[in-house]
Formats: sequence, structure tokens, C-alpha cells
Amino acid sequence: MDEELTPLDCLLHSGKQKICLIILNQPLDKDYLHILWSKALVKACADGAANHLHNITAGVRDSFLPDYISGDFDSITAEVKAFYSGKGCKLIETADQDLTDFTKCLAIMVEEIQRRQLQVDAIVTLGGLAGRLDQTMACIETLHHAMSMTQLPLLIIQGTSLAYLLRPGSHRLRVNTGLEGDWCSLIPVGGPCQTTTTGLKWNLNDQILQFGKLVSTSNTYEPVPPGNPRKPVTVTTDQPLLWSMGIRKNGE
Ligand SMILES: Cc1ncc(C[n+]2csc(CCOP(=O)(O)OP(=O)(O)O)c2C)c(N)n1
Ligand SMILES: O=c1ccn([C@@H]2O[C@H](COP(=O)(O)O)[C@@H](O)[C@H]2O)c(=O)[nH]1
Repeated sequence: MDEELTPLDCLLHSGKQKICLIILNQPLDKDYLHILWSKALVKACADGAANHLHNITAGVRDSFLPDYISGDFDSITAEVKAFYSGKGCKLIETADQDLTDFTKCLAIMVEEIQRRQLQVDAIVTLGGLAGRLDQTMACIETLHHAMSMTQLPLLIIQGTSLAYLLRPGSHRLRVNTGLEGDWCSLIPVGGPCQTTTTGLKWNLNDQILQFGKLVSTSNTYEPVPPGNPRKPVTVTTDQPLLWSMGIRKNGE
């Protein structure tokens, strides 16, 4: 097995993963922010994400100062920029208009992890799965950039969804944290993927996932007898394949 991951470990108080955190320009969930912030060795905002951070941390802002804010700065307000700059947060302008603020923010994060030789298990992104469709698609595209930028898993979390791009190879996903929602999916976003799985209700046996042919949405985990732990999901794919899964929130 090439890669093993518990995708929702980062949302557990008892979780073991050390992470770095990137916040995108989407409404922020306070519970997610608090737990991820407490585990993050480096915290960053992509442009307008800083407006959301500023807003949601009113009264406790000094406890939530990002290490840096990067972007083309067409979304961050002058007030928010002045606030974080005054608190000593780095403001890094990345003017390039061929890459998104997320991709550029990730590039800085990867450099920072290398420069400081940080031992982290994952880079977690808050936001990116709702709001503008083009931005959501671009976030999934950033996951593809990430493959050549870092060996670390890059997870995107927003609301009740998590997205993670599986590299070509074999994966074991532990899905027994108690936070998993009912659904999961395997979507061949970059092109056809020859795929084999175990641990799902609808498994694949060396089958081709491809848009217009077969896409594994609305899948779920293999049922286990009551009281037994859920088995890990294993996935083997010959091309990058998007794993997404539901997150159970507030007892839902
Ligand atoms: C072929 C092509 N299409 C579109 C663009 C435009 N473009 C791609 S990424 C990017 C920057 C997007 O910045 P970001 O802050 O992530 O998104 P915004 O909120 O400004 O839309 C732009 C302008 C381009 N450079 N090339
Ligand atoms: O609807 C949206 C808008 C933005 N994002 C992500 O946030 C960053 C920063 O956005 P700005 O609008 O430049 O402040 C952008 O690169 C996207 O990755 C999003 O996911 N959904």
C-alpha cells in the first residue's frame, strides 16, 4: 500500500496529525476554524479569506493572527489589510493572473514548510467547495498542481464535504473516526482512471471511471455488523482520482 491516510483526523480533538492551514475566500465555520487553528504550525489566508477571518474572530482577533496573507489583493478590504499588517502578519502580494490565489498561497506554504523543515502530516484548506463554480473547479485543479509541488496530502474541507486527490497508486483510507457522513465518491476529474476498490458498497474491479461512462458518486461504505469497526477503504488507481466524502456535523 503506497499511501495511508485518515482524512478526518484533522477534525478530531484526539487527532494525531500536525497540519498547515490555508483559508480561502468562503464563509468560515467557527468549529472547524478553532480545531484546525489549534493544530496548525503555519496558518495562511488567500486574499479575501482574511475578511472572513477578521469578521468571525471579532473580540478574539489577536488569538487568530495568520502567519501570512497572500494574493492579488483584489478582495481583502483596506481595513482588514491594515489590521493584519499592523499586527505583524506578512502580506505577500502575488500578482500573477495565470494562477489562482489558492495555488499561489499553496506555493508559499510549501516553501515555508521546506524552509522551516516542519514535520507536518497534511496541508488542510478551509473553503473551496462552495460559492463560485469556476472557483470550486479551480480548487480541484489546484489539487492537481499540488501533486508536483509537495508529497504532503492536501485536503479541502468546507461544510459537510471533504475533497482529496489520490495519486496514481494504492491507498488505504481510514474512515472510522465517527465524523464520516454517509456518502463518499470517486470522481475521475483529470481523465479516465482504471480503478479497483474495497470497503465500499459499490466496489470497482479494475474498471474504468470516466466522465460520460462511469463515475462513482453517491457511493457509501460497506456495511459492518453492529459493534464492529468500519473497514478501511482501499483504492488503486492508475491516474489522479478525486476522493470526496461527507462529514457529519452537529449530530447530522
Ligand atoms: C486561459 C486563461 N483564462 C483565464 C485567466 C484568468 N485568470 C486565471 S487565474 C486568475 C487569477 C484569479 O485570482 P483569484 O483571486 O484566485 O480569483 P478571483 O476572485 O480574482 O476571480 C485569472 C485572472 C487566464 N490567466 N488564462
Ligand atoms: O467563491 C469562491 C471564491 C474564492 N474561492 C477561493 O478563495 C481564493 C481567494 O479568493 P479571492 O476571491 O481572490 O479573495 C481563490 O483563489 C479561491 O481558491 C473559492 O473557493 N470560492
